[in-house]
Amino acid sequence: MINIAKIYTDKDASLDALKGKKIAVLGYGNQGRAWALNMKDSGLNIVVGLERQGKSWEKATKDGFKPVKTEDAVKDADVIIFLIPDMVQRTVWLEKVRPNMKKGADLVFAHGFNIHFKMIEPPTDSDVYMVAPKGPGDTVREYYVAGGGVPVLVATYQDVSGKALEKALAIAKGIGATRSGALVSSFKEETETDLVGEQTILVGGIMELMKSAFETLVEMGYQPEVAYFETINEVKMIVDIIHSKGLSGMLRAVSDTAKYGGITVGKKVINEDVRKRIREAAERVRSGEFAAEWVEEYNKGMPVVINGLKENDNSLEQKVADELRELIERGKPKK
Ligand SMILES: NC(=O)C1=CN([C@@H]2O[C@H](COP(=O)(O)OP(=O)(O)OC[C@H]3O[C@@H](n4cnc5c(N)ncnc54)[C@H](O)[C@@H]3O)[C@@H](O)[C@H]2O)C=CC1
Ligand SMILES: CC(=O)[C@](C)(O)C(=O)O
Ligand SMILES: [Mg+2]
Ligand SMILES: [Mg+2]
Repeated sequence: MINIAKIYTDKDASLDALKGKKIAVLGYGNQGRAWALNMKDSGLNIVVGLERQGKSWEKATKDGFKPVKTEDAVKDADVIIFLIPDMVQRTVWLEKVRPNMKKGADLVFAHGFNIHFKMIEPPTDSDVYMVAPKGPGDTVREYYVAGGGVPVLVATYQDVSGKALEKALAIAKGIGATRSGALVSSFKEETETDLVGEQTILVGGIMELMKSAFETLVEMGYQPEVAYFETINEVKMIVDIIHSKGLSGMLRAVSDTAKYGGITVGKKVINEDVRKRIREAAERVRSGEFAAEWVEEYNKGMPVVINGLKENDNSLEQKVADELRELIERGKPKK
């Protein structure tokens, strides 16, 4: 038997702990926009804080907010939520938040990176907690609007008031997550598993596996469009079945031929070597080696990230994706 984790849903969570409090959402990007809109629609009191006027400022204004500068947003905020990129959080904390925040205001994160790797050292009189969506920001908004929610991990790092978990759950409810479920984790567990997940499967693994299969088929002379349908486009449909029915459900939904081929060949492609390398990646995350390397890359102006984006922009996969987009969109179920 596995241990069943404690999961909080709507009936266990209340907005009361945050009702009427001033909540500063710093950042209006992937997660910031979704959280600010969802929490506002849930009846919470939100102010959006941004570095300066620009794209995010315009977007927030268009969505009905009156954004203010970070230092003004945090001034009388009871709760300060960091939804700006992980690599800018330390500087914004040191220069804008710490000097201007109300004594004892709550510090909230959507990912534990800066706390876990000690890039932000919070004052001892603040509650520090986390609500980490296990999904992209656009999905957090999309599911909420449609009456659902993306699950989250909640965790407390400092619980001065004794109410940190209650407040984390209030935010989880505010963004719609407890319609699904909030699972109690820790800053360490969330940070490490999130990094390992995005490196080895969600972002890195799936991308490289798709590229390997696509490019191999093209090299062997098959049409790029046919290779794209098979190795990239259909992944969504298979993953959708896994998402609702699990791996067994997926196996039952494909042909016996696919079951046999998948069960036998899958293990040869994704073999013990791959497991060993996933373990290595996880150890590098755990030891802090990855975090140090990423800080260095960020400080150099992200040359590797920029180059990786450029390579993908110019790839055959992307050209075919652009070519087939209209066809693919045309076929999607109409809402
Ligand atoms: N992208 C996602 O869907 C997920 C993100 N997270 C976490 O959420 C947090 C935010 O990530 P994203 O939403 O991807 O961020 P993002 O990259 O979309 O954030 C952009 C926003 O930050 C603002 N910003 C950038 N530099 C700034 C600065 N120096 N001062 C003030 N504002 C600045 C931009 O104006 C923009 O509004 C991170 O901790 C991330 O790990 C957690 C789960 C999923
Ligand atoms: C979307 C998400 O959860 C990620 C992949 O962990 C992230 O964007 O950092
Ligand atoms: Mg994640
Ligand atoms: Mg992440």
